[in-house]
Amino acid sequence: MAQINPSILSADFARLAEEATAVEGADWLHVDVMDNHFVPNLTLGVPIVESLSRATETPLDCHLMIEDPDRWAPQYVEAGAGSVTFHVEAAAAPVRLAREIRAKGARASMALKPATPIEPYEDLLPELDMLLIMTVEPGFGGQAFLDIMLPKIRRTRELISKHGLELWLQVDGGVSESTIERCAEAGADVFVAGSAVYGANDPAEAVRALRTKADGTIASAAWACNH
Ligand SMILES: O=C(CO)[C@H](O)[C@H](O)COP(=O)(O)O
Ligand SMILES: [Fe+2]
Repeated sequence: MAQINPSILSADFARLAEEATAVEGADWLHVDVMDNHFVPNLTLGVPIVESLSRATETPLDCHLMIEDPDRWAPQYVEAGAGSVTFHVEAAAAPVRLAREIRAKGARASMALKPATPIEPYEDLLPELDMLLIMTVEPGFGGQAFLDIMLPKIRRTRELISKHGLELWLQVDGGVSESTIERCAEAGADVFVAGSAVYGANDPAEAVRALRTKADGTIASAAWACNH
């Protein structure tokens, strides 16, 4: 079954609590944390995550696009995030960090930028609850989906199956009604969508439409049938 995670990067930051409840049917609320160092953009930090976790029943999926996640990621768990994603390109000790996130009670997730291959990290997969494959260069919402990431999604799904893992495979960037089926067919089961949800007239309806397309594709996808 697909999970649809709207990204509040495309929401109105002055009305975050309202925007969070506008997508009540969503599985998780995706929160993009950017520090203007790891990526050339600046968004929000621990205090806003703390407030948001009190303002919505939907669990928070925090995507940290920051330097030194080894220092900061545990604070996002304490702030109420149910899932914390760090970038492997920024982490000094990804295994220790994943274990610390899990020990503090959240799901541990690791992200790969488009130019980062999955193969060197095969042995780390059992340490993770989710792997995030970026389908745009991180930093901004509203960018075009990178089709060249589809083979990496496919190879990652093969590794997950090979090791018999329950790991979720998330895609983030340019996911819309016109690209979600390609991602699902390749092996993704968790879908982040910013502009496709918050840019729609009815965000909750946009979530339902994305879910219908992803579920339909997963139901007949070879990777899910063999699962
Ligand atoms: O991590 C991100 C950007 O770095 C965002 O989650 C992502 O871009 C969502 O926005 P959109 O669906 O509009 O591409
Ligand atoms: Fe994100």
